[in-house]
Amino acid sequence: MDLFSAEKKHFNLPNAELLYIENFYNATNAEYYFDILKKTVNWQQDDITLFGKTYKQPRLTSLYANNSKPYSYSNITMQPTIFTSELQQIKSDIEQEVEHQFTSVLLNLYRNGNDSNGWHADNEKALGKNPVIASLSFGETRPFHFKHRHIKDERHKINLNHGSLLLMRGEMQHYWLHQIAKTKKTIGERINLTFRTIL
Ligand SMILES: O=C(O)CCC(=O)C(=O)O
Ligand SMILES: [Fe+2]
Repeated sequence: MDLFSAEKKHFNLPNAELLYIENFYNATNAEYYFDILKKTVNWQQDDITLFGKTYKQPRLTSLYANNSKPYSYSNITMQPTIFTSELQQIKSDIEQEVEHQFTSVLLNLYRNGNDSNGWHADNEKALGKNPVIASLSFGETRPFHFKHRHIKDERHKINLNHGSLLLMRGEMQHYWLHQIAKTKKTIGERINLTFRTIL
């Protein structure tokens, strides 16, 4: 490992390639990005329909891309905004690290412990067969839970710290589900960015 690169943790899991880089951005840069994204992103709260009932999504979201293709998941269709210069900078930092090009970023703002993201996989057709998904976190640390669809004992969590990068690759979206659970603890805001390639 070279002296200047952050520590990389590879997880040895069936049907998934998972890499966690705790200090992808140092505290100063992470602080800078948290503040600017909080202020400048076009945050919105969509409605989701589950079993015929409509709810407000339990977090704010936004989509940015280098194209104008809409992106749909969980009955929501989002229209992208063109990348801001900060998002473009973050995208190219990540692309250099993971050697993969992304077209889009879906951003999540979890306002407090009551905001969440239920069990799901990022397996929309538009993401292709084995999508590469790069997930960057700023602000409050929240645990990322993930479980195998068929192997009962394969259930884990990683605390996603301020400035960290989590990379999901391989067959992960076919075999695993992930979530950000609600918590009763009094906690602050967290911003998460998931970079994706939308075909
Ligand atoms: O907030 C996170 O860390 C996860 C976000 C996520 O799973 C998603 O947006 O698909
Ligand atoms: Fe996800």
